Amino acid sequence: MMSPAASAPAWDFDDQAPAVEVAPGVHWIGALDPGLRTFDIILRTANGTTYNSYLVRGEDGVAVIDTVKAEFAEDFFARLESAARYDEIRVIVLNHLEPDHTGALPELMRRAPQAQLYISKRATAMLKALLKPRDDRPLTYKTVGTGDEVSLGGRTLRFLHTPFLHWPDTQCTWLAEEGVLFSGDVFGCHHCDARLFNDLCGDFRFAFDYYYAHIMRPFKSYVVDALKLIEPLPIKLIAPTHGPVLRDRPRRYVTRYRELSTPSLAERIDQDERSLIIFYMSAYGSTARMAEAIRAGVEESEGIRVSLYDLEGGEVQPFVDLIESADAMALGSPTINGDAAKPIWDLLSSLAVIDLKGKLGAAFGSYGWTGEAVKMIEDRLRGLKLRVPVAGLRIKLIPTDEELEECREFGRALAGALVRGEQGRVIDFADLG
Ligand SMILES: Cc1cc2nc3c(=O)[nH]c(=O)nc-3n(C[C@H](O)[C@H](O)[C@H](O)COP(=O)(O)O)c2cc1C
Repeated sequence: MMSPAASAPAWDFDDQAPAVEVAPGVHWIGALDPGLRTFDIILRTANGTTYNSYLVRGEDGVAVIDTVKAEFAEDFFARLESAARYDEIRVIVLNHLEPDHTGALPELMRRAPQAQLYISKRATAMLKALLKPRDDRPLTYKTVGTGDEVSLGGRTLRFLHTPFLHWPDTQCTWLAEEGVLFSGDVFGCHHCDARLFNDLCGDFRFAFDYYYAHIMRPFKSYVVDALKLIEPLPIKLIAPTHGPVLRDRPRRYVTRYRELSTPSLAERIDQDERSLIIFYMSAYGSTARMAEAIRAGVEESEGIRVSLYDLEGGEVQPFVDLIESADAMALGSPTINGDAAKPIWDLLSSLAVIDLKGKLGAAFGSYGWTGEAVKMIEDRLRGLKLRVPVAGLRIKLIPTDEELEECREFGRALAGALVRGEQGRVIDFADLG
């Protein structure tokens, strides 16, 4: 078996090189994609990425855990063939069904028709959508959850139900005899280095944290649930689907996930206090006056910390962390050419990386004649699954004293909803299948 040389440059790798043994009887049979510069449209991949697939050999047969992106199927099959025959494959485990790990699946199923697929229960509908079974081409698979296992003879694969990391159907697979956790995208990162192992790959901490921030962060509460299953395991090696294989001190990556998904001390101290953020744009000062009056209304309630930010001319990115730790946000915009102001949309389109579950939202703004902005913002807030407990407030041109009192009342109503602990609609991911 090839053992990657510590001195080899990251890109100097024979695409047809054989499988790499990562633990006794466990081989990496994945593919390298060093030239990739953008992943899933949203992520920068300055170091490219890898699609890691693994082969586990037992006395009674072989398991393949995840496959690779379709374009890399040739490399994958070449490596697989260097470590096993197709007729030895009894088990194919899919830790989640994202195309970068299932691209080579249909061809693998064709070459190893006797192999049984193991997927999580939530993956059922997706598998059918992916493979489009027909009456003359039925699909057989086994759904598994935490505690279920499959033996390969002297080797046991145990499944851990870890949904939403980062797809609804995600599971992890534990090879007890070798202490290997096949973690799917959990603990993965986009970092391509042919030396494969974390102790040989140089510093990829940025890639690791960046991956977490964009892929796992929206699902922090699910990360915490998964860690409850993962932390007690006597892990010797973590085998993720992207980036380095984590054989050197694997537990520190588990600890890093714990750190990244745990509220800071400051956030915990503030837990008994609710916080509301008001963001606004204003060309002529009317929406700004509304924002200030709303703040005054909120401040009449005790136990709410309220802050006000003018979005003009600034970057919105720094506000994302702030919103993550807030309980509510109110967005104010004048109507400009039938729309809300661009920074409001920039802010709203930056929030996909955080969990907005349970937060309240509200919209307000001044307008001249049609005043579409407020309704558009409200719709977007609802689309992001925030609850909008108080109807949006529009004021025509410059607010009068009576109208400013309406704004204060709007602030009081919002504060009331917060104090009463009215939670936003909880996202029901169950209906995703
Ligand atoms: C360039 C421009 C386009 C506008 N387009 C609209 C519009 O499409 N519909 C509307 O109701 N008001 C429109 N207005 C009017 C503003 O919404 C109105 O002046 C509002 O009071 C401005 O609030 P502000 O003082 O917070 O900037 C427009 C104003 C400007 C300057």
